[in-house]
Amino acid sequence: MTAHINHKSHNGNQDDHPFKRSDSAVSIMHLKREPFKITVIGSGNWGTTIAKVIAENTELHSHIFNPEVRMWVFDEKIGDENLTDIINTRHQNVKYLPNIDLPHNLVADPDLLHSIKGADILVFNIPHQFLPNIVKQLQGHVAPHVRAISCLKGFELGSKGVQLLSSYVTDELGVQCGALSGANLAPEVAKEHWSETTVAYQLPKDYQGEGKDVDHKVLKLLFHRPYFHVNVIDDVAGISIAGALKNVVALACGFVEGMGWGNNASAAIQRLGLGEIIKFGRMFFPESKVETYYQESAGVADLITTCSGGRNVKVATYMAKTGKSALEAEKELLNGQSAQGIITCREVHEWLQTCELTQEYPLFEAVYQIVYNNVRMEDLPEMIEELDIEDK
Ligand SMILES: NC(=O)c1ccc[n+]([C@@H]2O[C@H](COP(=O)([O-])OP(=O)(O)OC[C@H]3O[C@@H](n4cnc5c(N)ncnc54)[C@H](O)[C@@H]3O)[C@@H](O)[C@H]2O)c1
Ligand SMILES: O=P(O)(O)OC[C@H](O)CO
Repeated sequence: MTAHINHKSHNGNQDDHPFKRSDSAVSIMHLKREPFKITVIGSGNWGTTIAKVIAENTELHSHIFNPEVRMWVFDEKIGDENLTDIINTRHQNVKYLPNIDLPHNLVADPDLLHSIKGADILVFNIPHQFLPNIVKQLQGHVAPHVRAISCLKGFELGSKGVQLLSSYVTDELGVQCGALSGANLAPEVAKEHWSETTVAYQLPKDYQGEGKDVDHKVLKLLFHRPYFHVNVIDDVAGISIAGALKNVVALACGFVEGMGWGNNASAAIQRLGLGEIIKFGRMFFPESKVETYYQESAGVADLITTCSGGRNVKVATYMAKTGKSALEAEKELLNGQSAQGIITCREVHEWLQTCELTQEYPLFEAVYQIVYNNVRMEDLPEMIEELDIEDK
């Protein structure tokens, strides 16, 4: 018998593709309330990219979402113009996401409180060091029915110890907050090159029911695009820990790259890094699931992509090649963007020091010592050497 090839699948029309999977399961959703209104808080490289993704979906699913998406902009002058005005007239974020056309239903707003008026879903997407100040301004202005998703990668270190950013948002604003994290270099997603991500969300105690409240189906519809495949799970802690800590590992990979040590060394760093990420999760956030680190885009896939081409690796490579500090490198290379590993490695060090556990995380500690205490990068292999031979 001769194998039959369905030539329809090669004509470029995806609808005819015999293996095309349908999204109809999620699109059949009957809303029993007003369409959800969305605000994205942040307009940097990833903030603008995610706002683009969302605005495409709100227009497509206008029976579920209010098509207009507000994006709060920490406004600044570009020449004589406000960045907000440029985004609203030219529909491009010329500073943080240049040369990418943004949907016209995405409206930039420089007034934080105005931008969240009437919003049902807040999507946080700013460098994590700015979150406390934003949250402080929002306190008392967010209705209890509002739900949130944090796209930030980092931790909050405060009186409660090391905290997930989603938990911090919940504690400070009284709203349920999930997370989005994945192998997602913003410039690639913005160009609509295919990638995957993970969204994690747990239904709150006051969940209003299907069609009335945010749940996994709503979140899939909000974030999933043909070029941006979304898996929705419950493990908020797992994806948040992986997203925060891979930035520290990426700094180490950047040192390796800058020193010219090659691919084997980079792979060794990533192996050790994954081990420390999982250990950190199990030790401090036992609710996180080990399989998340292996199976989800937010786990090992994000580690790989960040260590290959992310901003943290670029900053650390530049440090190795020029001898400049992390902050100098960030300033010179990133045009106002943030390499989150610089702050995260300090937060992790301070937390581990409080717990007297720095020795249990030699890679995280080595990165901290190189970034903040001028320890030599050449000493990295010695600092992370696994000495498991018994001294007899
Ligand atoms: N860029 C990516 O590829 C990417 C991908 C996935 C996740 N993330 C994560 O998303 C988060 C946001 O990253 P990003 O790339 O959108 O930001 P970014 O690194 O582009 O940072 C620039 C943004 O910070 C804003 N900013 C500067 N000073 C501020 C202040 N005082 N208060 C508030 N905002 C201020 C700027 O206006 C600008 O919008 C980070 O935690 C990052 O790790 C980034
Ligand atoms: O460019 P980085 O290093 O901030 O990494 C960006 C994303 O987190 C990759 O998923």
